[in-house]
Amino acid sequence: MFRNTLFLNNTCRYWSTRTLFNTSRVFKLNNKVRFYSTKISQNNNKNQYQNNNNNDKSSFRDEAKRLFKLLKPEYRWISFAVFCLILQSTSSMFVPKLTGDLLDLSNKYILKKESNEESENTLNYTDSGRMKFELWGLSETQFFSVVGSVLVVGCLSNALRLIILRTTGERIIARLRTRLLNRIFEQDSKFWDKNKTGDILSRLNSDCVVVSRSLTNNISDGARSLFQGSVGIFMMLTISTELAGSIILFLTPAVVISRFLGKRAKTISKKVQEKIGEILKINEYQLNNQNLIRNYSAERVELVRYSDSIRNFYKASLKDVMNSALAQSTNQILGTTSLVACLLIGTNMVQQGHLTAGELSSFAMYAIYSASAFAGLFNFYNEINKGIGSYSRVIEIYDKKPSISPYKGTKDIHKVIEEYNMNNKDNSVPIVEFQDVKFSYPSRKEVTIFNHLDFKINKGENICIVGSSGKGKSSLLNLLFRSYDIENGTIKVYDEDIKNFSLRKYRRHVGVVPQEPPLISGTILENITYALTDSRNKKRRFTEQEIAVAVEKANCTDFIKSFPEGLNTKVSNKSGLSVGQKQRLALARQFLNNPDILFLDESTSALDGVSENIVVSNIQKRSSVEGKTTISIAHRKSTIKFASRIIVLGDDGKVAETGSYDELIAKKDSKLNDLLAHNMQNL
Ligand SMILES: Nc1ncnc2c1ncn2[C@@H]1O[C@H](COP(=O)(O)OP(=O)(O)OP(=O)(O)O)[C@@H](O)[C@H]1O
Repeated sequence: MFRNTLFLNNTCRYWSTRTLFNTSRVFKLNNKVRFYSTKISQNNNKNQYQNNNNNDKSSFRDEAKRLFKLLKPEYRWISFAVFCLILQSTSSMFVPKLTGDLLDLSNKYILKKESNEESENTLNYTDSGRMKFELWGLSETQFFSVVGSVLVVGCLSNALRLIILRTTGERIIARLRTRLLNRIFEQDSKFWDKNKTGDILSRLNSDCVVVSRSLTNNISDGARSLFQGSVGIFMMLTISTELAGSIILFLTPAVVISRFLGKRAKTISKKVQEKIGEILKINEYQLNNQNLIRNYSAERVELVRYSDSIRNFYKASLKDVMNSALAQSTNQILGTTSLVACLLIGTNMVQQGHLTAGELSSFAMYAIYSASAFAGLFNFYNEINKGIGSYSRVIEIYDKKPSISPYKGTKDIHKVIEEYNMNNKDNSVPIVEFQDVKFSYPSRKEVTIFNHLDFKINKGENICIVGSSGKGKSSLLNLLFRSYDIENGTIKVYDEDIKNFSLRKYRRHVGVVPQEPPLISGTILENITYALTDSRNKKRRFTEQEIAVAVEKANCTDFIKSFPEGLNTKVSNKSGLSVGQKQRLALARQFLNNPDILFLDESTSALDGVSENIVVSNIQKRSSVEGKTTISIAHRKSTIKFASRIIVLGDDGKVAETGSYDELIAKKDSKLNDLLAHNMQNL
C-alpha cells in the first residue's frame, strides 16, 4: 500500500523533509523579491482555517476583499501603474476636446471666407497674410508642441504601466503558488487520499494565473475605464446636460444586465477551472502510466476517457463564451442605440443653435469613450468574478486545516533524544513502542487494521516485521511517521509520545526506504544526497569519501562505475535505472544519512542474492557496531533470518508472536513457520 502513495507525497515523506523546511523560510527571486515566509502567512491568516462552506455563503464583497488582500505587498507598484494609466488616459481623453475645438476653429475660417467683415473682427492675420492660428491662448507652434508632448507622455506612461503590471502579475503568481505549495506540503495523508495531483496542479497553475490576471491587467483596465467613463460623462455634462442625461437614461438597463451576467461569470469560471482540473487529473494518470496502458492495450479506453473530459470542458467553456457574447452584444446594442439617439437629438440642437458642430462631435466622441469605458467596466466586473471563482479554488486548499499539523508539537526532539540517552544507559527503555494501538484508515473506518497492538523495539535492534499481505506492515510505517493519527493508544519514540513532536523535525530522525523508491530528475549524486544539504548555504553535508563509503555499503559502486558519467549520470523517475538499482540508491542515501531509526519497506525485494547479502550485513553492522535501530518489512527468508528479532503480525490486528529467527523456527506451530510454508518466498 505504502508504495502506492502519490509521488508528491512520497517525495515529501520518504526523502526526509529537510527541503520542505526551506519553504518556511523565505522564497526569493533574483535574491530580491520576497514571495513568502511562513511567519507572514501565519500572521496574515489567523483565521485562515475556516470551514470551506463559509466560502459559498460569503458575499461578493467579502470574497473581493480577500482577493484584493493579495495586492497588499504590491500596492506601491499598483498605485504607480494607476498613476501612469491616469496620465495615459488624460492624454487620450483630451483628443475629443481637441478635435471639437479644431473643428469649430476651421468653421470660423470658413465663415470668414463667406463673410470677410465679420471675421476680420475675430481673426488676426500673420505677416504673410495667412489667418493666425490661435487656440486655447496658444500659438500654432506652442499648441502643437503641447499636443505632441502630451501624446508622448501618454505613450511612455502606457509602456511603463504595461511593464509594471506584467512584473507585478508575475510576483503575485509566484507568491500565490509558493504559499499554496507550502500549504500543500503541510497536508496529511488524509488529504492525499482524497485529492488528485492533476486537480492540485490546475489550482497551482491556471487558477493562480486567472487570479493574478484579474488583479493586475484587469484592475488597470478597470481603473482606466472608471477614469475614462467619469471624465467622459463629466465632459458630456459640461457640453450639454440635456444630451448627457438622455444617454445615461439609455445606458441604465445595460448596467442591470451586466451585473447579472457578471455574477453568472463567476460560477461559470469556477466550473471551467474544475473541468481543467479534471483534464489534468486524467492527463497526469495517463502520462504516468504509459507502460500500464500499453501493456493492457487500454489506449482506446483512455482516449475515450480523455475526450469525455475535453467534451465536458468544452461545454463549460461554451457557457463562458455565450455569457461573454451575450454581455458584449447587449452592451453594443445599447451603446449604439444611445449613440444614434444622441446624434439625432444633437443634430436637432445644432440646428436650433444650442450646440456648435464642434461641440456635437466632441460630445459624440466622449460618448463613444464612455460607452467603451462602460464595456471595460463590465469586463472588469466579469474578470473580478472569474478571479474570485479561481481564488476560491486556491483558498479551498489554502484554508484546509491538516488534521495532523506539522508544526503543532512543542517537544524539542534533540532534548528528548538527550534525555532518552541519559535514561537508557542499560538499554532498557525502548526506542520505539506501540502501546494498545487501535487504528483504521479515515477513508475506510469500518475496517480495523490494528487493535490492541503492543510491541517494543530497543535501541540497536535489527527488527524484521513479517505477516501475510494486507496485515498492516506498511501501515506501521504510516503510523510511525504519523501520517495518520491512531484512534486509541500511544506510539512512543525515544520514550516520548510522537504527538508531542514537531513533525517536520521528528521525521528527520526516521529514515525510510520504500520498495519502489522514487527518483528525482537529476544526477545519481543528487539522488543520493537529496535533501541532505545544508539548507542555509546549500552545501552538501558529506564529503566525497563519505558518499563513496555509503555507495559501497549499498553495493552501488559497480553499476555506477559502469555508466560513463558515473555519479553524474542523469536519471529520472521514469527512466534510467532498474528497480533494484533504485532500491540500492535509496539504501545508499540512508547509509549516508545514517538515521537513528531506519525503516525498510521491502527495500531489498528486487536485489540479487549478492547485493542483498552485502546490504543486509551492512544493516546488521549498523545495529551491532553503531547501535542504530533498523525495522525492516520483508518477505524473503534470506532477509528475515539475519534480523536480531522478528515481529509477526497476526490476523486480529495484534502481534501474533515475536522472537529470534531460530526461536520461532524451532517452534513447529509458530506463525512464522506457517507463513514460510504458505506465503513467503523461501529464498
Ligand atoms: N490509504 C489507505 N486507505 C484505506 N485503506 C488502506 C490504505 N492503505 C492501506 N489500506 C488498507 O490497509 C490494509 C493494510 O495495508 P498495508 O499496506 O499496511 O498492508 P501490508 O501488510 O503492508 O501489505 P503487503 O504485504 O501486501 O504490502 C489493507 O487492507 C489495505 O487495503
